[in-house]
Amino acid sequence: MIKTLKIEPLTKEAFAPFGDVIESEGRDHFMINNGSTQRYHKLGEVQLDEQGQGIINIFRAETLEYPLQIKMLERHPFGSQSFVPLFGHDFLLVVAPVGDGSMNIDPSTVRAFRATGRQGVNYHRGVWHHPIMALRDNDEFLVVDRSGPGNNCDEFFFDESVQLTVELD
Ligand SMILES: NC(=O)N[C@@H](O)C(=O)O
Ligand code: NI
Repeated sequence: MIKTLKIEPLTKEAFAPFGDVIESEGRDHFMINNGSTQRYHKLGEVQLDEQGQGIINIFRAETLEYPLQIKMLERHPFGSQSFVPLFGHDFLLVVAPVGDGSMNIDPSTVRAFRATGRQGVNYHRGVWHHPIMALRDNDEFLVVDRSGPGNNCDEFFFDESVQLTVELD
């Protein structure tokens, strides 16, 4: 399969098969702190296995070279992983559904999204995704994911006959 992935705008609905969109725009909230603060409650859930611990990290990422060939995707079987941009820059996502749980990805299910700098994502457990795709050098992301025993990062490399490309406008 040779395909240039269409980069879709990130919306709650479109991203639902892969996880949550963390944003305030257009989302419900309620007032707290004596009316001084709007709480956008439970935009996503931290998913963990019984032995896992939720941890908070910062990823400082370099941009990748585009057009980019998507040679691999990874997944975290024991927990979710969220990325929230700290500097307000757009970033890209390439994902594929959990599938049947096997170490295999149907390349026709791979999708690309562009997040605005005011959107974050929370990949659900086992959702295939490309490592962070920053669009600005040394961009930083707040990352909430799982620490604990076991290998929590499976990598799947596409066959050489599969050429999935992401290119910027
Ligand atoms: N390996 C690691 O911590 N980073 C990846 O999980 C990623 O999604 O960027
Ligand atoms: Ni990851």
